[in-house]
Amino acid sequence: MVTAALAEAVTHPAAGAALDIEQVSHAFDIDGTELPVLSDVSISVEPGEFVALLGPSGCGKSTLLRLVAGLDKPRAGRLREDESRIRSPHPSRVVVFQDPTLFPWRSVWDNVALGLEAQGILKSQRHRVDDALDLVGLASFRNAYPHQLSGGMAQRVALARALVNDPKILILDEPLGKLDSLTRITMQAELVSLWQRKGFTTLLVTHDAEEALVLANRVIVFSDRPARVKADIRVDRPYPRHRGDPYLADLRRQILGLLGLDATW
Ligand SMILES: Nc1ncnc2c1ncn2[C@@H]1O[C@H](COP(=O)(O)OP(=O)(O)OP(=O)(O)O)[C@@H](O)[C@H]1O
Repeated sequence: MVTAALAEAVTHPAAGAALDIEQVSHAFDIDGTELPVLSDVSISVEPGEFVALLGPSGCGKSTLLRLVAGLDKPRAGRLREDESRIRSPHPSRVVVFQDPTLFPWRSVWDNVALGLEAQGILKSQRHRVDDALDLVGLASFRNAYPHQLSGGMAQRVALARALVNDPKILILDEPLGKLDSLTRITMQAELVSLWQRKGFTTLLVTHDAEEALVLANRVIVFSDRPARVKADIRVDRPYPRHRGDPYLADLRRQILGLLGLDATW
């Protein structure tokens, strides 16, 4: 029998956590067959932490982000933001996906305004659209249309569309995955700078161990599906990080080892 004290210890969120993922398991039903995707995942994220999630392809990372966003409900366990149960999407938790998914018939400004429009507060809060565009360095492109933007610029617009909500938790699902390597490095630096200025809690799914180590102050490595937390690694290095830093190179080797890969450089 579970005592009241033990039940409390198991179910009570970590004090002061911005996000608590508690014993979450999830599965999908595919043609009557159960596909387990997440297995007993517990992660407590402090306010302002930048947490990178790494794991084998298909292990369940995006599924976990969808649960945090409130887009799906877990089969078991709980998710809490600031101690309140996550049951549905909320502007305080916004997702940026790999594909910027801009509306081609709307200008940059109008695309960014979408979040405020959906909440019915655009009229009184128009300055927030300009602020968000300023933050991502696209103020001068406010009247441009998506087809006039490079891939990096389109992704900046997607980021501005998320930031206009002034989120407490920014959820990034491989947002730089489709960019060329130079744009990607530039945007990694911009992301760190944005995060440092705005202080939002960040969850980033990436396939790139180096990206995780340049950006995050914590890296969580998942197992194969169903994803379990295999390692929770603190990256104790100031920003900006240096890609040649031997400390980061050593962590990268450890992470790739956990993923079953041999780091040859
Ligand atoms: N809506 C869904 N219905 C059925 N199965 C799904 C659904 N969404 C995801 N899956 C399955 O769940 C598993 C985990 O998918 P998920 O996208 O979370 O993995 P991932 O770790 O983000 O993958 P990747 O790194 O390749 O993007 C996959 O096998 C996928 O096919």
